[in-house]
Amino acid sequence: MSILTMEEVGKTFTNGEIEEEILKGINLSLQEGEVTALVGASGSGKSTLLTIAAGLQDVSVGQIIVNGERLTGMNQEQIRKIRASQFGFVFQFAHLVPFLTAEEQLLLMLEVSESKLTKQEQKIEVDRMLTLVGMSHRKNAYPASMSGGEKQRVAIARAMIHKPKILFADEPTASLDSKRSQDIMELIRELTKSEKITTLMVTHDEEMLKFVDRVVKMSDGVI
Ligand SMILES: Nc1ncnc2c1ncn2[C@@H]1O[C@H](COP(=O)(O)OP(=O)(O)OP(=O)(O)O)[C@@H](O)[C@H]1O
Repeated sequence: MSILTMEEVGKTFTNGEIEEEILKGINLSLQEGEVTALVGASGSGKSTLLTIAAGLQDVSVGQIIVNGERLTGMNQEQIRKIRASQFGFVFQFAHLVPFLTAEEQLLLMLEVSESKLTKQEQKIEVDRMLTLVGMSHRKNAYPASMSGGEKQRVAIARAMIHKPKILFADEPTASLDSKRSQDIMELIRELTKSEKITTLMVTHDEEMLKFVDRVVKMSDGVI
């Protein structure tokens, strides 16, 4: 089943007098429970495609359909709600809040996504998620005392705590060494399957492609 569909999507940026077509005629359908990797040369449009699919930027032309709803055409508030309830985000760096423990990072995310769970249920869900990413023993730790890999595990748990339909990951392993990168990719793959989500990730690292179901290659703004 397709969770996200891009139909004839194009994106044009205007730099002074010059119009540049960064994405052209993009047709892409993401299937439930699959990890899709976007690869391609620097400047080929990978991050632009990811941010447009996630409703962080508008399309210039074309349509995006998320879970049967047309994202293109919604107002900013409607898009914000979809992002908060249905999307999770992981970036190259974990971007944890420095003064919150691992547990508090996840509780804050539940608050932001307007979770309907009681406080007690929230704590149980946070424990479950921290256990899944192998960080339950570090739930009271602050980011300053975590390794890069540990921070990224917490960032992944935070991106998934509200049970998003889609995880968007922009170079999630780029700040990590080879062993930690493999661990993080295994984790993303396992969670995609066990939590029944759909993952779209950008990567430059060919080593990571063995963990994905599908590779989509971009070149000069086309797939
Ligand atoms: N807001 C913007 N305004 C103007 N040009 C932009 C903007 N965002 C991206 N671009 C241009 O679009 C092109 C594609 O950028 P994008 O970041 O999507 O590529 P990428 O494939 O993710 O590259 P990298 O692998 O280096 O991160 C680049 O030429 C970039 O300069």
